[in-house]
Amino acid sequence: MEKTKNSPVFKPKRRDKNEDLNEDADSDEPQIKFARLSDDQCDGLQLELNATYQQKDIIKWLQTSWEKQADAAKEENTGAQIFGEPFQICLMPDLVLSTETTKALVDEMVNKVRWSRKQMDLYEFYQSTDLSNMAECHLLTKFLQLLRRQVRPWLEQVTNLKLDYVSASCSMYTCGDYLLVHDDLLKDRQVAFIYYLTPWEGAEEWSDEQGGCLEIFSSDNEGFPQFPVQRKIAPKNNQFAFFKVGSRSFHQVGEVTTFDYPRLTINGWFHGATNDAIVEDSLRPFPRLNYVQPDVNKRPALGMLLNDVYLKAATRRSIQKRIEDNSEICLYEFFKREKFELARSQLLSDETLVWQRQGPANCHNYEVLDLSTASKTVEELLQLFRSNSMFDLLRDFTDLDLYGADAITPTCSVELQRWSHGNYTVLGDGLISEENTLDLVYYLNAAEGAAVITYLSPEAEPRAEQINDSNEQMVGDSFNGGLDGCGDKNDDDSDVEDVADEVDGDVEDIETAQEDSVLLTITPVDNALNIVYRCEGTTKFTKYVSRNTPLETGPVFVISCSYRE
Ligand SMILES: O=C(O)CCC(=O)C(=O)O
Ligand SMILES: [Fe+2]
Repeated sequence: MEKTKNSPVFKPKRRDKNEDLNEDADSDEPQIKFARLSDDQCDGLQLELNATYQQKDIIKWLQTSWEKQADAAKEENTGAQIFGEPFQICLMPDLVLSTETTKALVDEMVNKVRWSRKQMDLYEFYQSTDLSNMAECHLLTKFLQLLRRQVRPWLEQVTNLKLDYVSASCSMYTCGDYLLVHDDLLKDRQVAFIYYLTPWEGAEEWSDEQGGCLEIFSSDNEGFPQFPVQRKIAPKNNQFAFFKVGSRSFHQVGEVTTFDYPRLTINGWFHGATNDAIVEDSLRPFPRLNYVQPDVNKRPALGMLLNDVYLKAATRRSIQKRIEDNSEICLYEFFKREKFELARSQLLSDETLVWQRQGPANCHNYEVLDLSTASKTVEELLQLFRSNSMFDLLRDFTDLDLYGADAITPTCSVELQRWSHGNYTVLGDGLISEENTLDLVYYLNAAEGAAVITYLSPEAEPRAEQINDSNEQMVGDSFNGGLDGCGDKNDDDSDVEDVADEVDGDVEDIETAQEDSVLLTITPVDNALNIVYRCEGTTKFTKYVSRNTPLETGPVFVISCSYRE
């Protein structure tokens, strides 16, 4: 991760226990100048809901506008805004009166909070444990009290919902971090909230270039979120946002694109009645791949396309052995070089090829070629993957009944994908195999870190449990033990001093449960054919392509095929 000169904070990293904390003092590396407040100073700070929000007429206005679900309404005294579409959202600027408090909260987050890296198909960011589990963070604990004692009853009045309790944690998104489309719908969550902390001079309200907006999606008739984003809410210091959780409350955190500041929030949910009924109702199966029979009319000559080595019987035997033992293989230089080069240059320059963005937004976001527009070498390669010749070759490679007398109903799906910044697939987007499947993945114009595919074992914890439930699960968890000894560093530190050039809060390892379930990661290599035999229940996703991934030679193309006996 690159750092820029002005970055006050950048990605926290593990610090070796013996590392000299002042090592970088003389370097030109960025320094964050947050006064470290003592516990006494924190104890003196008041954390009260801005009194204007407590005025009867303001509450009345908010109640009425919330209930009306009007398209957009603004309250002039406070600047509060309410949107009814695509679901009910309210923005409250200046939640607390003193901006000093927001600086002190950030100070505590930077210096005391122990961060855990959250990394999965749907997100990459840092998260703290639940605020109720952070006695050493006095101000954050006070913030939790504010949520419990003042905000919860106030929200009940405004929304007319019964809210029983609140769960909250801190989140930090550094450059390249994101949280993809989800609805927050889980168990008894009624209202989601986010409190934004960006108390940096000149960057109190973020612009589009800095990224990190809360992005709101509308949904189609079937209840799937659809592109483009309907509304963007930029991080703004001391602003509190809340929305009603429902089966269509689709939102995401856009990738943070600034190296200068982290995106810091306190966020969570107010809980009440259980959502069981709407959860049931909102279970829509993700779109599935379309399988077709082999094209018996075409029998392209493999000798014209493939690298000669893959036509030899001895090579085929060793490929079969390797797949039998390992369930996967990567065949480098699969096509003849000149075929590969022709296909790549056509993909990069042929304007007659028509690309279509594939949604829904909560499943995937990449472009696929409209196969009817394929021509020349691109068409030749695509035809090959659907042809009897390919089914025949794959039978030789794998001993699967894909061809010949024992093949009953062999089928395949073939897709040519185009991958650029911001593209992704998430788990469960119709890619959980219902039966054993042979996947082929072939890259053109490959770039490091773009269109990387991860396979996960059937035992992997369901994604929803990992993501949506993370805060609740972490309450009382022992994972907050911190890195040996490092966690005590700030506790007795009452001096006001400059903070070192990185976040001092501890960073936990990436949760190992996620890592353990990874079966295979496919690294993009030009003209390499990856073959993966996956069992029923195995699932996969193609990782979000962050804007930090260099795509200097243009987008990455992937021919992605699946075959079944
Ligand atoms: O930080 C935000 O703006 C939204 C966060 C969010 O959607 C979540 O944590 O579920
Ligand atoms: Fe959310």
